[in-house]
Amino acid sequence: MTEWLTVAMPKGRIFEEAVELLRKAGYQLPSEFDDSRKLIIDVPEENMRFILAKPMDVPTYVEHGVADVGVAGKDVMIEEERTVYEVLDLKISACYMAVAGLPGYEKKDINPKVASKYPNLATQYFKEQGEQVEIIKLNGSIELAPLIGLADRIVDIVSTGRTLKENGLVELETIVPITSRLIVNPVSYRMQDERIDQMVERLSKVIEEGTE
Ligand SMILES: Nc1ncnc2c1ncn2[C@@H]1O[C@H](COP(=O)(O)OP(=O)(O)OP(=O)(O)O)[C@@H](O)[C@H]1O
Ligand SMILES: O=P(O)(O)OC[C@H]1O[C@H](OP(=O)(O)OP(=O)(O)O)[C@H](O)[C@@H]1O
Repeated sequence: MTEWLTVAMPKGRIFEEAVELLRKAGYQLPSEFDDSRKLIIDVPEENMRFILAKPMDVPTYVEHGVADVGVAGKDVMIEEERTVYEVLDLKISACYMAVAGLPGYEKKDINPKVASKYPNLATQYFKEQGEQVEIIKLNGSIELAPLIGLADRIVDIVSTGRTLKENGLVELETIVPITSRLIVNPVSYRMQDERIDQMVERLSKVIEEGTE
């Protein structure tokens, strides 16, 4: 009998696109995926169980082995630094990480402050740039910080650029492009290598077709 494969899916923005990709790859996902508050969805026809987690938590479930595979944004992978394999760029939910601030911003030497939902990523970036900054961790509405004087700059995701524009902020530096990735627990990869390789192959084919 084929073993069950547990997949950690990020709720929110990425979910719909990830479900669409899996369906195109031939996985028969029931209508519960389109309209449900369930956090665990079993698909016995595929011998698969899906768990629906907060995007930032997906690598944690995969690292601990309670999910064999998962879908996570590159932003989350950089921020969380979990011990998991990143096996495929799914090329969905594309956006990028940037530094932004008020127009005309000039670097301050004394006590520069940067607000972000991604303190590790931001710390890593400014270290690479050789700039010492104080990182202030926020959980959302990051664009508010420079407007209200909490920080001079922010490190945040930009997609359409609308949030920056509507709040009178400008992009100062681009840090890294972001897409969602398929990630795998190292032990699961040893135990279910054929199954996971097949999943990667099926998804790769759909991604290639989409970029042709
Ligand atoms: N404009 C965007 N803003 C934020 N994340 C985006 C955007 N576009 C794509 N993404 C991707 O979606 C993921 C975040 O999804 P979502 O916004 O649903 O979750 P979240 O912000 O972590 O959740 P919550 O707002 O409930 O805390 C990111 O990790 C990133 O990879
Ligand atoms: O370039 P845009 O298309 O405007 O998208 C970028 C915005 O979207 C995200 O915020 P989200 O909507 O997740 O709200 P949050 O501030 O509560 O995280 C992100 O943090 C930016 O604020």
